[in-house]
Amino acid sequence: MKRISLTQYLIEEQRLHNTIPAELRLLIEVVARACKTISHAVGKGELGEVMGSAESENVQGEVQKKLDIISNDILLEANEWGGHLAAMASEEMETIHPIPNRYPMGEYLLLFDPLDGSSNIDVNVSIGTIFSVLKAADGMQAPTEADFLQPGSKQVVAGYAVYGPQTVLVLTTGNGVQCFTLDREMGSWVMTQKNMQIPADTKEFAINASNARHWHAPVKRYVDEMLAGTTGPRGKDFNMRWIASMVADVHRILNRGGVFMYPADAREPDKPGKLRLMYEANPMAFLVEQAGGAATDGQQRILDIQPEKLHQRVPVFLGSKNEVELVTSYHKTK
Ligand SMILES: O=P(O)(O)OC[C@H]1O[C@](O)(COP(=O)(O)O)[C@@H](O)[C@@H]1O
Ligand SMILES: [Mg+2]
Ligand SMILES: [Mg+2]
Repeated sequence: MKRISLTQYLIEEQRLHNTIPAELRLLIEVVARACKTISHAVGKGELGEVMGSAESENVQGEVQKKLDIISNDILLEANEWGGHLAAMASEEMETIHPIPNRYPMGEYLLLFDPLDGSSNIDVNVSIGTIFSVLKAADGMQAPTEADFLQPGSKQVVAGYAVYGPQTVLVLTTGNGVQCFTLDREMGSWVMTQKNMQIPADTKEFAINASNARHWHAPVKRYVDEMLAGTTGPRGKDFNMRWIASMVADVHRILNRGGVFMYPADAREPDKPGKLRLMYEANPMAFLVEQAGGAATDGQQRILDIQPEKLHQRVPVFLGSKNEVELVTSYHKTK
């Protein structure tokens, strides 16, 4: 199969769909180049002295790993020159990061989780980067946090990189989901999967089962029925996976189906789960829906949620459409 590069794909998409103007293509290529740099840093491991904790906390109250900060800096420096970006927001930064001295103001907003799956960094398990692009409001003056608070349905681009046995970049610009594999010799992103599709049914689920005693009734019912397998109402056996790297779990689901859950639970009643809406749930929901899957917070489409805060958390149920619809229906059954 003749393989094309990321750049060739983006230019072709613009020709066919007029959805990727040159400034957006440039932005995507800058982020993709930053992911290559992050992949290189991750790959050094102990040899690069990038492992372990940074002895600092982020706005989420989480202890930061050195690679969380290194990855965040790589994305900031790569995009600082501005191009057509008005501002950035990151899991690792409390406030937004306006691009200085920009006139005219850039027309895009970039959000990212610079390193997802941080608990796996020191044990050599796949981790990644998640990113999302929104359009800035026309005629926007100095960008504020409020400019970022758009529902996920407004995203123009979403993607993630997985730093695993291969380094892959998975991307949607609204016309399906494509996967690019990093050719380390040439340093280029080469398309290896086109129009990825999630099967509507599955036999595989992903949840952190150590929290089972804290789950609310709909999740408990849904998981118990799967654990009952052929002896229960589902009439089939299920398999379980939990990598504790959302990017790796979602990449598996995009490749072979499955349902991923990070629900709210009774541990902290006013904390709606662990994952963040703006730079984890929204980009993953855009990708999953573009691949024929579904993504809800248990009540509604994640992409329909009107954000109120930049770092707000949200329960996540995503993956094979029929399974997400079933577990969501259990949340509506009184
Ligand atoms: O450790 P837990 O509670 O199983 O949570 C794992 C989840 O937390 C995350 O690591 C959160 O992301 P960060 O690592 O970017 O904070 C997800 O990637 C993963 O799905
Ligand atoms: Mg994350
Ligand atoms: Mg992170």
